[in-house]
Amino acid sequence: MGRSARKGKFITIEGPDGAGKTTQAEKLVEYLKSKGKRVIATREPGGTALGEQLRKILLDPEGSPVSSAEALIYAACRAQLLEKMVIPALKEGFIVVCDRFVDSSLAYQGYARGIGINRILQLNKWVIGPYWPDVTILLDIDPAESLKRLTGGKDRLESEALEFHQKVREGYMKVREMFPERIKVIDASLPVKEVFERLVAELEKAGILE
Ligand SMILES: Nc1ncnc2c1ncn2[C@@H]1O[C@H](COP(=O)(O)OP(=O)(O)O)[C@@H](O)[C@H]1O
Ligand SMILES: Cc1cn([C@H]2C[C@H](O)[C@@H](COP(=O)(O)OP(=O)(O)O)O2)c(=O)[nH]c1=O
Repeated sequence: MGRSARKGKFITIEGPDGAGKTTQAEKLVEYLKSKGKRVIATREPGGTALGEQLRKILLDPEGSPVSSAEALIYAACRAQLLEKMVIPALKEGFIVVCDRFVDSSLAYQGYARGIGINRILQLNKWVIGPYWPDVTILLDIDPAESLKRLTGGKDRLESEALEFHQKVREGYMKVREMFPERIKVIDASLPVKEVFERLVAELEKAGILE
């Protein structure tokens, strides 16, 4: 089932930690439901029983998989999520909203961790096959600002230096240049309501809300 044969739509939301992905994903799900759409919300890493186990390993401050192992674990989460949840939902005609997906691997492992965007892309092409998102919303914000939003417990990734998060942002911009049709950038420093209005406008333009 390629993109044209899909009955549903696949929307992913990306951006650095604290950009507002979870906030916007929740608002989008509510909005779509209020329009009578059938929606499934999920997230990466996680979203399946195996994915949630792997998430614990990945975000454990004590654990430290080497970069290539980390990339493979994220890819394993993705394979499981696609097969168990995303593909069946798309076949049934659901809109799937996923908080993070392949572009996180391209920006974090590919660019910020230095494995190379193209190497991570190769791995993920094999995992994803024809099930690339129809549209991806990239919430762009200076990490100095987004990290300030995060309070409470710090996991291993969130306590990384600001420099790392600046690289993640650069990585996302490079990935955006590679997929200009699919990835829509929104200024995530704006208030929640304005970010959401722009998000809906982008989805309308992309024909997702018809
Ligand atoms: N546009 C915004 N402006 C200010 N604060 C925001 C905005 N969007 C989200 N927040 C707040 O920032 C924090 C992180 O938001 P969250 O949606 O969890 O981000 P992410 O999922 O990208 O890490 C939360 O406390 C949330 O209420
Ligand atoms: C999906 C994915 C996430 N990650 C990282 C990004 C985040 O720091 C972390 C997920 O943590 P999470 O708490 O979901 O993110 P956020 O802080 O944005 O709400 O995993 C990768 O490095 N590669 C990936 O492929």
